[in-house]
Amino acid sequence: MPQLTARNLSKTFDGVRAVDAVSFVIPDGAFLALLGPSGCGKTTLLRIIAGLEAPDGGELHFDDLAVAGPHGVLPPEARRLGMVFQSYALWPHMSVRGNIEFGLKVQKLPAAERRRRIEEVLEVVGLVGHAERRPHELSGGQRQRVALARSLALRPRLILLDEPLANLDAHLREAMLAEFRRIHSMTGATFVFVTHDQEEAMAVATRVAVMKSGRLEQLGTPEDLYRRPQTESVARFIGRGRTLPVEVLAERDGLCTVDLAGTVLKVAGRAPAGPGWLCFHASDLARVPQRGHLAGEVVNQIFQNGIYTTELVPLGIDVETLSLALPERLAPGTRVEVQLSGGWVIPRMPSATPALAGAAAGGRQAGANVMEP
Ligand SMILES: Nc1ncnc2c1ncn2[C@@H]1O[C@H](COP(=O)(O)OP(=O)(O)OP(=O)(O)O)[C@@H](O)[C@H]1O
Repeated sequence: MPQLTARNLSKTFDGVRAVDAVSFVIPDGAFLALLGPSGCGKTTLLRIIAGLEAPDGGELHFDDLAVAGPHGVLPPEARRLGMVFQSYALWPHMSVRGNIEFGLKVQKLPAAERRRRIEEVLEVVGLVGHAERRPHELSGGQRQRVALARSLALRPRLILLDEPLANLDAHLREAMLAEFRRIHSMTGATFVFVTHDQEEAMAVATRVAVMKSGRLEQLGTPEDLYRRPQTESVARFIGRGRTLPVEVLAERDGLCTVDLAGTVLKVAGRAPAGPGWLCFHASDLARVPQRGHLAGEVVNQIFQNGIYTTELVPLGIDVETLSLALPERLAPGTRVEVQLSGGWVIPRMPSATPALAGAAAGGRQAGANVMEP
């Protein structure tokens, strides 16, 4: 199973930089999610990996093999990969067995080997006993499993999945995510999965590449993205994160001393003295009786899973609402003192002043699960 190495991959369509100088190294056997909003370049990057699109610049290697670069582009059929799309693309007139067998016949595998592989992949995707059914006799999730089985039967070293769960309802999506994880660990193949849903990416992938406007914003484990975002947009995109402007007073050994609207506190992070963003999630905030790191007024509460998800307007800071979990219902306007128990500090680029950040934030839906383009 290959390690994928990209160096400065770029692709432009009619002046639009769909993929812009993307570099990464993905360890073999990884489950990589390409994550980002519509139009950020995920599909184009996947198509470059597949060999369906030639980059204008840069290089792509599967282990030591150059599959795209200045010396040319290897066609998809020479890359030993499997692709699974949201549309399944199954032959409607063929049984599950026939659909899986089709590619094996094209490869001219003997009948006994074809039978062996079909039984093997039906077992892997949990469809033993469904081999003689036609696609219309299967649920959406089962059809997607057939599509995956058809790819796996060819023993590819790389499986590319383009929004494979987009056509399934929320319940089935969750079940299929667990299935994909199980199948990935059984096969050991490298999986690359395109999605715009960060919860899906975080739940299933071992590595997540967050893209924005053709560029790779951050590549890391789900934990890295959640706990150690490198940009403000990643901090806000992942896990309904929030950011507050702070002044970094000093940084030592990964611990920053910051001024948050007049309160000095120490927070993990790496940022030089100067403007910074304090990045955090609702789980980093707790109500205290008095003298918290910040105070806010309750604007709204939603009762969810036994707790009150509470929106607060912070006092003395010109930013959008914050969210925290409380055990009790409070009247709108109640003043709440809040302590910060976690978080992560990153540098703030000079163009994003606190006032501007607040103004921009005012136009967003608080906690929206989207990344601004
Ligand atoms: N064949 C093409 N011709 C012209 N422009 C294209 C082509 N393919 C993609 N683009 C443009 O490149 C940019 C990136 O598109 P891409 O499909 O890679 O994004 P995406 O992140 O996969 O979006 P989505 O989630 O909506 O599928 C977009 O601006 C898109 O309009």
